[in-house]
Amino acid sequence: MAKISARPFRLALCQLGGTGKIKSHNIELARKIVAQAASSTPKPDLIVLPEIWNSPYAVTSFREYSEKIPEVGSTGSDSDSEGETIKALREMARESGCWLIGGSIPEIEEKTDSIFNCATAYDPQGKLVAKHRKVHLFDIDIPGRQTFKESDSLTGGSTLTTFEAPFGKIGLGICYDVRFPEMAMVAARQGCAAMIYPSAFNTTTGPMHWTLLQRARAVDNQIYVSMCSPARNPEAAYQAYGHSMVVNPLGDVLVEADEHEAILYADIDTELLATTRRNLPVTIQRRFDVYPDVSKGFQ
Ligand SMILES: O=C(O)CCC(=O)C(=O)O
Repeated sequence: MAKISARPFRLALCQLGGTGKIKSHNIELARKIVAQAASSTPKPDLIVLPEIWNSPYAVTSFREYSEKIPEVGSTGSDSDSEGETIKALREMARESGCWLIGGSIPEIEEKTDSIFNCATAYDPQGKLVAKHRKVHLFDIDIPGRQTFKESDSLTGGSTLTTFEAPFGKIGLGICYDVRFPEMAMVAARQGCAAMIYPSAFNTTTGPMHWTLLQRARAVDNQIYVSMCSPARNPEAAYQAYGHSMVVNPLGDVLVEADEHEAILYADIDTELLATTRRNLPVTIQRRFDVYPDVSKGFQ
């Protein structure tokens, strides 16, 4: 189990509203909310945008709105290797002077002609520091309530993602990824202080599980967990749940939005990571010598 080395930091979640079919308009809205988040006092260290905000959240839109995203480490000098949203996100990070998790956008990988739901993160100089392709695609069918099949147009990613910032190591997932506890467990054991998921739950599964899943991932792993949603748009075909949230390692909800546009701030007390682990030492009491390899022999 890697030791967590982190210092206190301030997180800002942008529950972006008002987006629609015009990509350039969506980008301008994101620019405004990120600038607003950055202008608060105290200034946040890390700003977060939600899942698929530059495009409607619809399997029929992902290809049309998709963009190329370069490899991690890119500073944007090869401008042909990236689309307008990525360029804008770099500028938002630079102008804000903050670290930025730029939510997710549809990514096209030209050599395989595949589309991914991809989250990116930037340092305050606009360098791409992480790229997470949603691993678990959101394919569900709750008759009469919620049907969605991301795999109709998306390909799942095949790697886990973390990045190092001066305030600590951060794990990155996207929305449905939160339902798979292994991902957060691996991030925690690699020393992440927080697991952050740009997300867009809906009005059926949101009330069922949104809060429970974040509290569960936080308590299981004794880390901070946060999901950042878009605001609900009554005119959209997909009704996002909203309720962006930050949960601490004890499982307490620190902040929660309603369904409207909002910026939420949370002060991440990294001392609480150590105190929680000292008082409830489950991280060092695990019995890996007893558990079977759950990937084998079970349905
Ligand atoms: O897991 C859920 O209930 C919702 C997931 C979702 O909306 C997504 O992955 O985009």
